[in-house]
Amino acid sequence: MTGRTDPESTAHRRAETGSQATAAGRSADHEEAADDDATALAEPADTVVAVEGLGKRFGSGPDATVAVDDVSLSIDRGAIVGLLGPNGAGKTTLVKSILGMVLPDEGSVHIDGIDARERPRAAYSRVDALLEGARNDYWRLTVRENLRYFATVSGVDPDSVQARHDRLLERLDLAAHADVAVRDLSRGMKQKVSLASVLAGGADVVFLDEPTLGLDVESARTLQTELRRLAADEGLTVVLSSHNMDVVETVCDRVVIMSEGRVIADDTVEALLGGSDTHEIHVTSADFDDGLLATLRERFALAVVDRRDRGAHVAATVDSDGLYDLMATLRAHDVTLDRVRTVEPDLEDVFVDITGSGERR
Ligand SMILES: Nc1ncnc2c1ncn2[C@@H]1O[C@H](COP(=O)(O)OP(=O)(O)OP(=O)(O)O)[C@@H](O)[C@H]1O
Repeated sequence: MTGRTDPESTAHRRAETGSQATAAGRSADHEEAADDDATALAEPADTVVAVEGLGKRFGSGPDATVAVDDVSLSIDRGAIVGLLGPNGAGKTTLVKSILGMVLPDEGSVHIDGIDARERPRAAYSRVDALLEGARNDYWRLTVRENLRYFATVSGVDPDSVQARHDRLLERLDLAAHADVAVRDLSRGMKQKVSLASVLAGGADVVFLDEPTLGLDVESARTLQTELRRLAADEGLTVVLSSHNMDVVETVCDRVVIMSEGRVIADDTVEALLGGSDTHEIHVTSADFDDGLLATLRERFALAVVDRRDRGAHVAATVDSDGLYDLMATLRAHDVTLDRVRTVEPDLEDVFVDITGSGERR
């Protein structure tokens, strides 16, 4: 693993601007020596991020806020993990605690088997992050100069990663703008430059908060494809949080859902979707009349009631028992079904189900 040239100043500079954060720690000389040993001894492991019993409280006494409560996670190399939770669930605090930007009250973080508290320089040498959807690329520098700069501050000779930069510029549709100053680019382009900068130094693990914010549909898709490619081909490990459930559902292998500081679900996207007991059912019938619609409204959560010349179109969100009840009710009223359609639950339905939240994140 390659050490960063000046991790402390980089971490502070980025953290101060609330933008990209390069996680790094203290830079005592003795630690450097210890790090070299640790780096030499570190075995490539399948688990790249291991979090054990992490806890973080803000304030004290009865007014204290428990932001992260006994969280344990283990993330494999090459995985793309989505981190979801309602506002205030503790996602940012968890990520910042993992990155060493917030000091947890309890628990441990190991990156590549290296204790991040004991040997931050070694642990974070190949970790990078884009936090709070913000950016702090150097607007006077060109796109390519930014990539070279961020490669350098992450301890990588920019000439040695020239091919990676070319590929990133190509894949993120930035090649035509490689020699343009960042300040002259559109907002979406700047976001892509920020992401490219995070990936420019050859990080093995990246934490991305709202990476597709401000991107048009095509750019967001390009980014998702590139993240999947980097994970599959280069073993990049990604922890991604986003309000955009489609992005998470499309790009992530696994989703961790937090609520009130705790992990309340941690599973593959397929398992979460398969485990959902939410069904959205659409029924159209000429037999729906005011009396029957009133009965249905009383008994079921009707999302849509669309009266037609004859009858109505009705949509309800129900669990399995509710689905059975609904069909039994329609049968009891001799309703002839002109059209029935069920819509498979998506990640957003699962999220609302699990968190009991109307909020989308
Ligand atoms: N520096 C701080 N001082 C005091 N309380 C804090 C601080 N940072 C976070 N909190 C509190 O900790 C809890 C978790 O906040 P956190 O920002 O980690 O949640 P989040 O899931 O990232 O939320 P969001 O989706 O809104 O960004 C919240 O109740 C928040 O108010």
